[in-house]
Amino acid sequence: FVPTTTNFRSANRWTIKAKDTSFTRNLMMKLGADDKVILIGVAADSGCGKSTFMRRLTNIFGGSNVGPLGGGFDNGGWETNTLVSDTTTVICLDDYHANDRSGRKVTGRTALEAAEQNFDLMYEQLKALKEGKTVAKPIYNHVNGTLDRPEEVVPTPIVIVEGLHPWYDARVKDLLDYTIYLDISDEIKRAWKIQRDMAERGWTLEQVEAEIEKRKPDFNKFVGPQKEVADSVIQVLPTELTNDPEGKILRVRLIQKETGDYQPVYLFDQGSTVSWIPCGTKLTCSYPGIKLGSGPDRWFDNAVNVVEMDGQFDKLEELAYVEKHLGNTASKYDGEITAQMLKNKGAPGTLNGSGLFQTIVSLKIREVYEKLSGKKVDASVKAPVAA
Ligand SMILES: Nc1ncnc2c1ncn2[C@@H]1O[C@H](COP(=O)(O)OP(=O)(O)O)[C@@H](O)[C@H]1O
Ligand SMILES: O=C(COP(=O)(O)O)[C@H](O)[C@H](O)COP(=O)(O)O
Repeated sequence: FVPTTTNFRSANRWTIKAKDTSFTRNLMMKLGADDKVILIGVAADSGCGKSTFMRRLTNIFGGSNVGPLGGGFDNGGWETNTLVSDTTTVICLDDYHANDRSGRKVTGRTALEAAEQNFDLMYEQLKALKEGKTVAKPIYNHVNGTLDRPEEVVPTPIVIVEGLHPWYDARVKDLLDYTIYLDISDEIKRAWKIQRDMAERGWTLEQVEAEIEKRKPDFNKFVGPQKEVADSVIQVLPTELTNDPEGKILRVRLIQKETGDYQPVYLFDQGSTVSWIPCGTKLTCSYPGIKLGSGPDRWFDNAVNVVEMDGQFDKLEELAYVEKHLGNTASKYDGEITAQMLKNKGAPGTLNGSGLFQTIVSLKIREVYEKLSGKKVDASVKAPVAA
């Protein structure tokens, strides 16, 4: 089941027919009795690229065996926010909204308020999944704003929960083995949300702009503070290489705490501060080019290591030249990052640091799973056979 545009109802949702369900479900690696399930949290505001990142990650883990879970309790067409590969399941936490859109009109609260989330059910079901149990998870329909009939979710070795509040509730936070926050600058986030909500959720420009304004206080109160305690942050900022009013060229920073299971990615040599413009005979660059950096930094009260990229590639295959100078990437062979990026070259952000660091973080999640479970996960794109 290779995702195609015809399977997309929106960036967040897949529409499939019942026949795909068994195919998708049969792909999933069956958990052994002693198998450990690790739980990863991905947090960000609405429109920040969580679903886009999760599709890239699911493709990286599952090779071509990727698809929507589907499998609801009826056998008609089925819509789901849940994405699976043979090793991973991605759950959208909007499915734990306490009310549907009409219910929020009654309460007068936005979807970003903590009081609008069913944290008791979220904790109960994520705890069950981590214990290897199957759950009947509700589905939030982003197109018509309703809470749809539940779908059966069977745990895979890696379960990723993405949404507005993955570690807002202390009980859920304690279940998470690793956390990633997507910190997108206001102007870029606004452009992405407008683009998506108009194209895929049927909103008008005026409606999306009004919703963005209405939600700001609740974002600052309930969602944004999670970034201070995340294990890593992918930060997307406007470029510093040139004046770019359209926000098409991105400066992307991977901000990483060092934890027992996570050794930060670096450029050239660990702990040094490096700034590198790789454009030249090995890397083709059109204006304004590419600038990479790496080194120790601070993130709120934490010592961190940052690796960053400003600008974009012209030729993705030349990424292998940059990849050679990255350390601690958790790749299983020289060139795996480039190979995974080429496999997902149609995804948004592929030519800039957002696709690069999402790919690296996906490989690091694989490494965290291997460290915690003692199991191995093969690279889904095999190393080229030496000539
Ligand atoms: N790295 C990126 N570069 C450019 N556009 C992106 C990137 N990531 C996401 N987008 C776009 O931003 C919009 C919102 O992305 P989405 O993944 O739906 O966000 P979320 O799931 O956080 O609400 C979509 O139109 C998507 O194509
Ligand atoms: O903002 C989000 C998160 O979705 P995402 O992160 O995918 O944008 C809410 O789930 C919906 O917007 C609900 O409100 P409504 O359906 O009324 O917009």
